[in-house]
Amino acid sequence: MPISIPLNATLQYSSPSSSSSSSSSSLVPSSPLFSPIPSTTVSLTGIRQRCLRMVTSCVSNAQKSVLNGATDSVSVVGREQIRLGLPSKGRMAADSLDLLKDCQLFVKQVNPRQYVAQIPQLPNTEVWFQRPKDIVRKLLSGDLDLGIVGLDIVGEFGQGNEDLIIVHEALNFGDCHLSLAIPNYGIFENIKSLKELAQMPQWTEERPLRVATGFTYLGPKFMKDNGIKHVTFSTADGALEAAPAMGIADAILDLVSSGTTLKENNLKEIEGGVVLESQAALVASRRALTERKGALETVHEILERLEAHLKANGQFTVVANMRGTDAEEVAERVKTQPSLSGLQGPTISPVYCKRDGKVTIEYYAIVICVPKKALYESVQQLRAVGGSGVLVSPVTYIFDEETPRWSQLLSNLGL
Ligand SMILES: Nc1ncnc2c1ncn2[C@@H]1O[C@H](COP(=O)(O)OP(=O)(O)OP(=O)(O)O)[C@@H](O)[C@H]1O
Ligand SMILES: O=P(O)(O)OC[C@H]1O[C@H](OP(=O)(O)OP(=O)(O)O)[C@H](O)[C@@H]1O
Ligand SMILES: [Mg+2]
Repeated sequence: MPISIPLNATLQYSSPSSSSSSSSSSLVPSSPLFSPIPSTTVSLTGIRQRCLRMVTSCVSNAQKSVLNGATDSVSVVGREQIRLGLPSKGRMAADSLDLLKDCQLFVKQVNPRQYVAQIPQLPNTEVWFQRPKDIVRKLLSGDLDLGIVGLDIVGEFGQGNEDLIIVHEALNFGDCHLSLAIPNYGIFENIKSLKELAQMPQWTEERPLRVATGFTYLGPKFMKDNGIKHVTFSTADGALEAAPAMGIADAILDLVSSGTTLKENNLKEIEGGVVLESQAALVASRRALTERKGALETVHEILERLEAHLKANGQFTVVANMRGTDAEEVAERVKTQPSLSGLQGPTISPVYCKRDGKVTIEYYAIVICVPKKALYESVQQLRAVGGSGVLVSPVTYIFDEETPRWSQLLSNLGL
């Protein structure tokens, strides 16, 4: 599902520097480690323009920026190969390669410092290893056609640009959420929700709520969307959870997965404070899909392989024998149980046994796919209708006739 974040919002914030003139007890000057976003009036437009400048700076001379959906110019001709961007390092890197491997797409990277690689199964595609944020920037600039990155990075660096299309939004790794967190002590001890935080009398134009975040687009946008006026942002590259205890910020807006880092730094999440849920996604450039030869076919193949693997990943095949007079009678019995319908319905086939030298049918084999979560429940239901000798095995791939995400993609592209 495409993420849609409007680009035209504008928002004014009190400057970080104005806060240092206040006499509020929790005020501490900014530290060089947590640099305030450098402008006296932070506006979304300003942040966006800075991001646009960053994006355009990495666009090659032959190409121009196409941010804001302008279609005037990025050339998609000039190269034959489709380019897939994968995270070059960090926690998404190995998982991306593992996922492709599970889809029988083997990325041949001779050594980890080599930033380009091939996938023999996709001869028209080359892999480029990049930092996740650069994958998004390069999709926008036309230097990559496809990429695997977290939805958080798509939101932050894609900023709702319509040229970015989310082809698969749930690749089942890199789960985390972007969330606002506040100290669980002092003036915040009894604050449990964003509403309560916003209503605290401490925040004024002169002394705004100070939030440390690496998400300098999504952070201000979230605050604006929630009507929080007196807020200012500072940014840093990591270990943001230290900011409140150091007196540099009142709150942080950062990724959370296990919650351990928050807990270890005496911080807590609050109701209404989740900006977005994230996991790894397959993202594409709209222009590449519509204009680059072979790109749509390649994304179709990658999508099919991903869907077949991911769908199978959550399922077991269950085989059981059931005594019965005929297949329909067995089917009737099986259908009385809610968890035994399988993907399309149970497959029921005769089991041929030899009795007194004659081949007879007394048993029927039932084959169904069941969600892993519902395995035990399904086995109990099978037993309840006379199933015995239950065999359970993993499913490697489930290829549907056509994946719903493919139809969605075509309709999104207007095809
Ligand atoms: N606990 C988590 N913290 C941060 N990111 C996570 C977490 N769990 C999953 N992710 C996903 O992994 C992506 C990459 O995170 P990672 O920490 O590897 O890189 P980074 O923070 O951008 O860079 P670095 O930490 O090297 O400066 C995130 O954008 C997010 O989508
Ligand atoms: O909820 P948890 O499981 O504790 O994970 C959350 C932490 O992980 C990330 O930091 P990372 O490890 O990437 O370090 P960084 O701050 O240097 O990026 C994120 O920025 C949080 O600090
Ligand atoms: Mg990190």
